[in-house]
Amino acid sequence: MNSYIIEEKTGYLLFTINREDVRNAINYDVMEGIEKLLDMGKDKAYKALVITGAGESAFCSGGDLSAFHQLKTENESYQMLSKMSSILYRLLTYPKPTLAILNGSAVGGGCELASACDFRIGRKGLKAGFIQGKLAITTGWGGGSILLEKLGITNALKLLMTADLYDSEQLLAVGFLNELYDGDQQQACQLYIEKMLKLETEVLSAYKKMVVRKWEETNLQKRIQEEVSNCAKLWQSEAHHQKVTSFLLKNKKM
Ligand SMILES: CC[C@@H](C(=O)O)C(=O)SCCNC(=O)CCNC(=O)[C@H](O)C(C)(C)COP(=O)(O)OP(=O)(O)OC[C@H]1O[C@@H](n2cnc3c(N)ncnc32)[C@H](O)[C@@H]1OP(=O)(O)O
Repeated sequence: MNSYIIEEKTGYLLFTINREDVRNAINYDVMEGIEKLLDMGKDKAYKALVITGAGESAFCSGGDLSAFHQLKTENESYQMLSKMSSILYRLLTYPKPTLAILNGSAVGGGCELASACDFRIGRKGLKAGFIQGKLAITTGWGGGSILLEKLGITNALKLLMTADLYDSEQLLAVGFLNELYDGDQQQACQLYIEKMLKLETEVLSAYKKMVVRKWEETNLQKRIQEEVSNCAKLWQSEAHHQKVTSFLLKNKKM
């Protein structure tokens, strides 16, 4: 089975992480899929990109802990973190609107992926959180720096420093989610982007350029690189490996 599905919809591309059995965890295949989405999205036929997860349980459970647990050293983890951070920076600065539909829980890197999208809508009742701190690491795909840009500093730091899971109403209140939906996901998506799809691509891109310009001036890319380096240092610690081992043992993956 493919790790992801890219569907051509009228006016936009829909990317689905298709790894329901591992709660749509991101592995190298999914990373390649997002790069493919970003390449395909250049076509004039598409005015927006939408990202979601397969099934009803999870949007994305972050990095694939089984696969990435093989990465032990600072240098090994840096390669992976840096690769994904470049993909997320490309998504963040994409010249067309991007929407994450959180069809279920979003954890760790799943929240980083969602943060890199312009808009996030979530199914009522879901839980999400930047739980990286509980694994003795920080965000490492750039999501921490991105969250600080998207939310007020206090709300962003609260999500990062508590490393807790929050419910959909709380996530709406702090601005992580922009809207909640109940029922049909496709309909919720359509409703959220239909007015944008009526505008000229050039208009949408011009607005995006305004915010990207601000991020360039405030050296966001450099700040993300520092986030990646700091996370890679923490990654090699015994504390991190022990936390991941206990998750994998609990789920009988070791
Ligand atoms: C590496 C990048 C880093 C970053 O820079 O941000 C991160 O992403 S760190 C965060 C990594 N992610 C996690 O720690 C999340 C771990 N998962 C969970 O907490 C929970 O699974 C869930 C997402 C809250 C969903 O809970 P639930 O619905 O109860 O499902 P299960 O826990 O029973 O899981 C089902 C199944 O899926 C496997 N699984 C879940 N998440 C991952 C993952 N991230 N990587 C690999 N596998 C994962 C889990 O082991 C179960 O497998 P089986 O027991 O074989 O069914």
